[in-house]
Amino acid sequence: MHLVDSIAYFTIIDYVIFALLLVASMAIGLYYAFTGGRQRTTQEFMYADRSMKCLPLSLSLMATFQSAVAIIGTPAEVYANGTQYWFIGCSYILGLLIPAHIFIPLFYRLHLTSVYQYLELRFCKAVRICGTVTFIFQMVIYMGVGIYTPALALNAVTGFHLWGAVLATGLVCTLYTALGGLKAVVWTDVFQTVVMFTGQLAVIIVGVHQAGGLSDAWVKVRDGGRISGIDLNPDPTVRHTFWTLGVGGVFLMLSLYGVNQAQVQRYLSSRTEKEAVMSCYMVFPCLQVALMLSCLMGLVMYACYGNNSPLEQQYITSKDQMVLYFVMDMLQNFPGLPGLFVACLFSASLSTISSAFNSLATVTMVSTFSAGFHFWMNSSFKEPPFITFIFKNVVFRFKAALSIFGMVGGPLLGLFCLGIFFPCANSIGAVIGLAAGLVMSFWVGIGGFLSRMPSSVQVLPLNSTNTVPAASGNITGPAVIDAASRPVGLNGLYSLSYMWYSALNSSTVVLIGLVISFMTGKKHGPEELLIVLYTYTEERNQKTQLDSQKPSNSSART
Ligand SMILES: CC(C)(CO)[C@@H](O)C(=O)NCCC(=O)O
Ligand code: NA
Repeated sequence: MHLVDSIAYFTIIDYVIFALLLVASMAIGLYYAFTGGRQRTTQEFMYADRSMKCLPLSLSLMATFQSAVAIIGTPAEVYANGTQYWFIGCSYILGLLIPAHIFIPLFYRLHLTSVYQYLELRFCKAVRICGTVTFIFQMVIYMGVGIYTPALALNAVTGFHLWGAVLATGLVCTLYTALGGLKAVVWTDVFQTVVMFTGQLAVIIVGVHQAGGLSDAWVKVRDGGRISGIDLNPDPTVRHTFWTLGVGGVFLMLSLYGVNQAQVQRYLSSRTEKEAVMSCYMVFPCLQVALMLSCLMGLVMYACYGNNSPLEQQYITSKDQMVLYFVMDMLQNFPGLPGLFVACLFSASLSTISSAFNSLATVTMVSTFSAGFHFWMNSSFKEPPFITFIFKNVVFRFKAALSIFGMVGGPLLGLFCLGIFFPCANSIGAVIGLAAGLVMSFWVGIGGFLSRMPSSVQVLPLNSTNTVPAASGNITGPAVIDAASRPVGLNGLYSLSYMWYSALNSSTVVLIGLVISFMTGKKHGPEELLIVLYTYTEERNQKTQLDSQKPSNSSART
């Protein structure tokens, strides 16, 4: 799968820049392996000695769920359908305020080691195990998507062996994560975020220049109808509207920034609760910059190609290659810049995979080495054609990543909400609620996937007329659902926008959880339980604060 021959391949400078990224990431890992407490305690390895400051944490929080999938997927989406997707930025407000003022204070004061410990304190061990298993499931699938995307990119640009790139990423990532612990993960995230932003910015600047300058570029995207107005269509089956993005997106954000172990671990590693809240606030501008850069790249791509997409000209064979083709096309006279962009893609994914590794290591309390090793082994299996199909299509991957957050993260969010906001909920309700949420999620998610399958395969030739969603709610990305067939009944449920998955599935858990709790009756004063928990942990916090002033000799790293 190579780009056409007219496209310049990597030069030596490009390889050097790309290698520098991997070397620098390794170096940061090694630095934290040999400084500070040398990663000898779980406190340091998992929680960076609870000494992190807000700026690196916020960049790291942003980087965790920003992988190459978003960097390639968002521009492809904006190129095809305009800037409607940008409205997801609205969901960041509540999606970060709620974690900052509800989840962080609770988790921070409970002095948890893993966020799933809350489930044990609030319900029982069984609920914790169910929650943990669900989380592992979510992160492993997500990592698969995240690791595959930049490998595919490198393969397209350089012909570098696909699974070789997957293994190289896995290996580098595993090493620095295992050696340097959370400190290394956070500081590589910071470095990788800088590389990510620089790479995107470079492409945008060169692209605007090629399109004839800012004002020309603006006129082209405006006349091409790529600047979308706010779409207030209340129909929940329309993929991207203000409601699906701005409201459905809040639930997506809550599942990621409120209750996901990778993020909670970062909040918990802050020096103070205030600093944790601040870092959550700081994620807002960081996420907005990331969103802006990827949307701008889509617009610049449109300004350069208009409706003569390289796909239509058959220079490339899938939407997947759109951004890469654009990058190679624009940057071929700038040696080093293609390398910078590939480094940008790998940065985005390394920062995601390392966070996932570290959080998985924490919840399972097995070493990162073994988590990495298992993943590495799994990823070297030959994948079935079905999976290849999903992975090879970027629009699918983009949707897949966000769908996983909603399908598996959503029920988890529901489980936590059930515990936090409903004192009357009991353990049986929690377990059955979670199960119901997962069933609902896979029913709707897979049902939706299958019912859209035929139309998703076909590639829609871009026509020269305005295809902005506002004018045509039936445009669903690359696939067009027949305008006449407004889905009814089960099909209506199946065509629910994937942006609502998190909201639907978390509500299912809460509702079913409450019903079962009422049915199974007698609760042992759970209202008091939280108060007891608070007082208990207040005392323990004071004790640990005293303890931490003494030199620690807690258990060795697992
Ligand atoms: C999850 C959000 C929406 C958070 O802003 C964004 O980072 C995104 O679109 N992520 C896609 C998945 C990924 O890049 O791995
Ligand atoms: Na990332």
